Amino acid sequence: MMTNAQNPEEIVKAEGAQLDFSNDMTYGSYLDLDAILNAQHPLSPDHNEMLFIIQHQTSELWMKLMLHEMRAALMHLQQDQLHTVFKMLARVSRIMEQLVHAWTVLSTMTPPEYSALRPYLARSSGFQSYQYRQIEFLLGNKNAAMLKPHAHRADILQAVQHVYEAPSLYDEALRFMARQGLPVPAAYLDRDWTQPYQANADVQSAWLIAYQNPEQYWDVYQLGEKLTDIEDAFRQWRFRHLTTVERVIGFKRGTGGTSGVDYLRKMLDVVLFPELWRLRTEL
Ligand code: HEM
Ligand SMILES: N[C@@H](CC(=O)c1ccccc1NC=O)C(=O)O
Repeated sequence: MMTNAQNPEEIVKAEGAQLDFSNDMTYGSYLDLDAILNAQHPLSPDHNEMLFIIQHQTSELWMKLMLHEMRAALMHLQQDQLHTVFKMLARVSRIMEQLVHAWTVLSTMTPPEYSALRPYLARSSGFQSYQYRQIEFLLGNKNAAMLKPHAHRADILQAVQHVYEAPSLYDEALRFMARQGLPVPAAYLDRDWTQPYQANADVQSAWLIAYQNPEQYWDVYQLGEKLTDIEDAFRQWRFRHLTTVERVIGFKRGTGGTSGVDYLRKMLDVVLFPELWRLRTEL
């Protein structure tokens, strides 16, 4: 015979679960689910558009958290609080890994399925993701042309421009290394931060000292590895994007106006932290 404790209704009652929320904050109100769950507005009659929208919205939410962590990491790095920086950068890598795995959901969409909804996307494209662009700029991949798609939105332009003009995480890492006594060239400690990062042999030598003497330069060494984790995960994201795009649209031009797959393949060649990769040959 079934005892009361095994009856689902009785279990909930016996647990003392709160059931009347007429005067309390709820799960839904705290998380603002009304806003989030009513923000999907498919434009086509196509079944698969919901997948496309939610895939992008969830990516943008993870990017929001990534930016939150990266901005805080940058601030703590400026203040030499490396333990906090390490925790935050580890979280950034995990989020990127999450986004790498997320491609498997979207790749269930076949070319004819995507072709049915693609005309409804008009000229919109991930190229215009202002959170993605801020992540790229925070990682040091600066490019003035990427500001232009936001010219019609002063608030967004200002946010993207702010990150464009500020030192990147890597720039701050080099400044931290100099404060730790490593010989980083002066030109890398104060420069026009809007300029894309140029690899430098002396910067590589400074990293090499830390990697050859990890006990003495533990924080620099650890920081180098955390940054490498991020670039490693980011490369995988770019690669999965490229492969998904190729299997879904082949070599069609992008809705954003680029060549599509050829453009994304060029982006695979971007190296964010060049010295961290090159120094490995010396070890
Ligand atoms: C079927 C799915 C997808 C297709 C066919 C696709 C296609 C493309 C293409 C062709 C571009 C180049 C820009 C253009 O001319 O449009 C692009 C850029 C971009 N896409 Fe996607 N994409 C897809 C899914 C996604 C998803 C899920 C995300 C996640 C947020 C995303 C984020 C981006 C970003 C951030 C860029 C700019 C990359 C850069 O400038 O380096 N895409 N995409
Ligand atoms: N660039 C894509 C369109 C696209 O993917 C897209 C369009 C609107 C909102 C998000 C998108 N995703 C990423 O680029 C294409 O050429 O099909």
